[in-house]
Amino acid sequence: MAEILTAAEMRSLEKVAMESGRVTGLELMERAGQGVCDALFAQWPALRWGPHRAVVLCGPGNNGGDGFVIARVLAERGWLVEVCLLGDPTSLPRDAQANHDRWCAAGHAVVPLGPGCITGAVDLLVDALFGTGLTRPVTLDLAGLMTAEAEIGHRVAVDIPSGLCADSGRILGAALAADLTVSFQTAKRGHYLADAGEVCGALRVVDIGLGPWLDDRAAVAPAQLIGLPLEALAKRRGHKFSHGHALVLTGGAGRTGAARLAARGALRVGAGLVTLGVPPAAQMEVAQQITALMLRRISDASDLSAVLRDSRITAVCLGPGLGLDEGAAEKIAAVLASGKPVVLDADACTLIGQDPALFDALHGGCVLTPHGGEFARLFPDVAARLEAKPDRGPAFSKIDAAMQAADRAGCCVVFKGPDTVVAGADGSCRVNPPEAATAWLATAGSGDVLAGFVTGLLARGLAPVEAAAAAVALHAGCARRFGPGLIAEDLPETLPAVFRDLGL
Ligand SMILES: NC(=O)C1=CN([C@@H]2O[C@H](COP(=O)(O)OP(=O)(O)OC[C@H]3O[C@@H](n4cnc5c(N)ncnc54)[C@H](OP(=O)(O)O)[C@@H]3O)[C@@H](O)[C@H]2O)[C@@H](O)CC1
Ligand SMILES: [K+]
Repeated sequence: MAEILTAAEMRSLEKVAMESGRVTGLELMERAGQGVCDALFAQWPALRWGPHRAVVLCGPGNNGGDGFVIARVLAERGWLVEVCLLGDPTSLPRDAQANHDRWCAAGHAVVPLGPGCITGAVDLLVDALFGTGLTRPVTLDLAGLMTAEAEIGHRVAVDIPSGLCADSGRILGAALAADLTVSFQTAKRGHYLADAGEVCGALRVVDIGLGPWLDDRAAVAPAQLIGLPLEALAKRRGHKFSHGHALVLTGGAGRTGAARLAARGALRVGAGLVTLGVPPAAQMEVAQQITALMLRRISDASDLSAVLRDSRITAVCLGPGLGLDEGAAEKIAAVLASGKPVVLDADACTLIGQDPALFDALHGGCVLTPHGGEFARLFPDVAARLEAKPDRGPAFSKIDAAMQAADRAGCCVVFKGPDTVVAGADGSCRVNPPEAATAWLATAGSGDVLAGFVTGLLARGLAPVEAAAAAVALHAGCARRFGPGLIAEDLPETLPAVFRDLGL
């Protein structure tokens, strides 16, 4: 798994490295600037050959300093490079100042950044205005920097597109969109959240030699990109009961499809047995639809409590199509009282949001899987903070929101969306990077299958955060594997191919 850092974590990493005396800020800046050039030549090999024209926009901090290094490297290759600087050159921080002075000492000019400073045919626009030091919304007229005649070939953002908050991925005021973003040492949280997909373009991360300090556990960030626990996913020998038994509760007649999807997902992800718990009125409907799944009549909460006394049932799923009546709330209370690992999805999230007693009954074996609307019902104040327009950076992020939610609920929270975040009550956090290929997951029933995947993995004995993170990754993997036209039913059916691709 790869760490994704906040701006503050990156700063402290840099500080520890510099304090070791083994590297200077100027050396890091040189590696950063050189790394951007290497990355852009790898991305656009045509730029490697022959002189081209570049405009480098430098800001008032060290991001601007990287810009001066890039300008120098390109000029040394014979490029025609124009540098536009925002602010007063004498106020630049020390290392940026040094690179500014070096640029000027080589006889190059620096023009003030302002309206119309980018004009004509520009092969490469380098955005080195703001990086991890963005402290407030951008009020600069970014679009106005270009004249109507300006034609930009390629746009590269240094570290992060200017105006995008490195912690939250939210645009503060305005942002300069890039075709390629080159970041340093590790990606930042903001590259994967909220508005990032609209402005980052392709993302490359270059090594600037901070690895030894990143490995120092004290410097490691709690947020990581989701990876797959292949060892845990492989099925070991044993009979069906050694792979767990999941119980998925359906809603009433006419509302059983969602739970059936979840149950199919739980079975495909490897639970040994999956039983659908069905109210009597829906029994016929469900019986006509299932084969490998088992069916158990469960009329009410006391029936459910009796079923849950069976120690072979190792995980429960409730929520998909469950309904919002009193009986549904009683079933949630019964499952929570059993202490069994449980996925609480859809209607269960809504009911728990309405009832403080249910919320208080959540425990470490629970996984809440809210989408944005359900999250707002469960954690209204946290959601309101996330919704509010940010007036300073770093802004409150979806990761912050999910971590606060998990801490308050005392259980794992899967905050769904294109940038799904899985947070644990232990303060750990994992993010699933949004991808164009997974946009097809925005389809009815897709969340039910995800709930089923989590349930199946819980039933198999994975810990809640592991189960949730693996399920999210497999869900995305199915969408990627199936491609356009995906509907929810395809997800469980594509899982075997995804497993095969993983070498299971
Ligand atoms: N960490 C590392 O390991 C390495 C870091 N490196 C590089 O350093 C970058 C971070 O540098 P940084 O900290 O100097 O911040 P940066 O983004 O240049 O901006 C700060 C300046 O912008 C200003 N400002 C802020 N918002 C504004 C707004 N809306 N509108 C106008 N002004 C605004 C802000 O003003 P202030 O808030 O101080 O008033 C301050 O003057 C990082 O992204 C990477 O590229 C690499 O060189 C090597 C290794
Ligand atoms: K930038």
